[in-house]
Amino acid sequence: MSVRAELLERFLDAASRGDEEALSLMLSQSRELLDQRGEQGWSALMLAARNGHYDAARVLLSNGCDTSVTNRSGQTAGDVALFWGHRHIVRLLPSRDTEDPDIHFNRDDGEWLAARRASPETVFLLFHALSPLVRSGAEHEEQIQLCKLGSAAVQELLGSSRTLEVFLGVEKQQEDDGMLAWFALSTEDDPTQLLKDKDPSSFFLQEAMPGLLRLSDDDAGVLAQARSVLAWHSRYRFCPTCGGDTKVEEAGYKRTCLRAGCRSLQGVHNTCYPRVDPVVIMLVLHPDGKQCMLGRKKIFPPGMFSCLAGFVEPGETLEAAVRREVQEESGVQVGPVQYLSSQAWPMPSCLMIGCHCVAVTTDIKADQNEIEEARWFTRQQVMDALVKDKRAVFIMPPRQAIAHYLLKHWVGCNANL
Ligand SMILES: NC(=O)c1ccc[n+]([C@@H]2O[C@H](COP(=O)([O-])OP(=O)(O)OC[C@H]3O[C@@H](n4cnc5c(N)ncnc54)[C@H](O)[C@@H]3O)[C@@H](O)[C@H]2O)c1
Ligand SMILES: [Mg+2]
Ligand SMILES: [Mg+2]
Ligand SMILES: [Mg+2]
Ligand SMILES: [Zn+2]
Repeated sequence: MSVRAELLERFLDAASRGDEEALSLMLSQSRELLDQRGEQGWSALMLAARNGHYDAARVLLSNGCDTSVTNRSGQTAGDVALFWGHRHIVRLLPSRDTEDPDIHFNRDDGEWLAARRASPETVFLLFHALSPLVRSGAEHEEQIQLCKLGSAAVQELLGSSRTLEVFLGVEKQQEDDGMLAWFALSTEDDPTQLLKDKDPSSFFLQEAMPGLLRLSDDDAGVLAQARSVLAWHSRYRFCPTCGGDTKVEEAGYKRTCLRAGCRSLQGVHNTCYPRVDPVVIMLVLHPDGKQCMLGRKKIFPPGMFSCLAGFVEPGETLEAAVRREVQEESGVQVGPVQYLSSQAWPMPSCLMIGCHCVAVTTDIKADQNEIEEARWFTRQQVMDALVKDKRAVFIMPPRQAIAHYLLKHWVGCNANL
């Protein structure tokens, strides 16, 4: 190994261990080490972020280290810290997921919305019966992408009484100070004619799952928002309080009852707004700390096991919901519960609240209605499934599901991978 390569390895090792004194000393001798990446494609800042070393990350940052450098998976140090749950480090670093969008808009401002609607830059996503218009991805056949249409392409749909419009937000443009607005349009018109006119290679993605897993993460995020709001509109056409007709307001985020005197018009009522259903999803850890419990629903693809999950019920805390659902579905009693992360799941509009929890009993008695089978799995078995090793005894939930993250986080916490 060359002297330079050896020096870099020592530098990266100091970052992994959180040895800020060694880092400072080495940087004072050769500053060019700062943003260099090792054989695995990781920089010192990423390694400090991965292992939660706050002081080491600060030393690197105070030396002016570049926070935008990415590893081979396209992750910055901020993304790495966020993934591994090191929030104190996330706060030190700019990360795509934690940046507050500094754009403010008003859904009540009709003039502003009309101007965005008319702008040639604005992006329109088209839906029919909750299915988004997509086309095959440019890179892989497996991949699909949302069709992003311009205002000219959707002109005749815009004013139609058969179209429902939901404003999705604005995206700040890098080059100028401009803002790119996004809308979802849901049409009742016959899609065959529409498709022929717009883009013959496009199609409406019929089944939500597993079709949605073929989208990029960015497309999936936009779709989660659009699909949840449209699903609410399709189910709540009439006022849930009195059954009267409603009108759509606030750029698609409110349905107001048209019947004078309706109780839903007094005070704030959740019947007027899109609903979000909180669902707890938990990885149950064995009291020995070396195993975790996973279950199988009948509808899962063969071989797949996942975390237990369940809707939060009225009057419950998240901890109580975790304990009740685990008890109902597996007969296991749970003690401590720790929240980790959340995810919007647009089937149709769940907010998945991801937790780790520790069991205080270990005998499993699966509730046969909901869960076909529940079992304890060792960390090695989870690792085998994660890397799709031939020894794997089960199949992981897909990468996009929070259950996958909860499992990956557990493996990482213990093994320091
Ligand atoms: N992203 C992920 O990793 C992931 C993993 C598992 C489940 N999920 C989602 O979480 C949801 C809930 O999980 P579950 O099915 O195990 O819940 P669950 O264990 O509470 O059982 C579902 C049943 O509860 C009843 N129920 C009670 N409150 C409800 C409500 N507000 N809405 C609908 N049904 C209600 C229904 O009869 C339903 O069939 C699933 O529908 C699924 O979409 C996501
Ligand atoms: Mg359940
Ligand atoms: Mg339930
Ligand atoms: Mg349940
Ligand atoms: Zn009403």
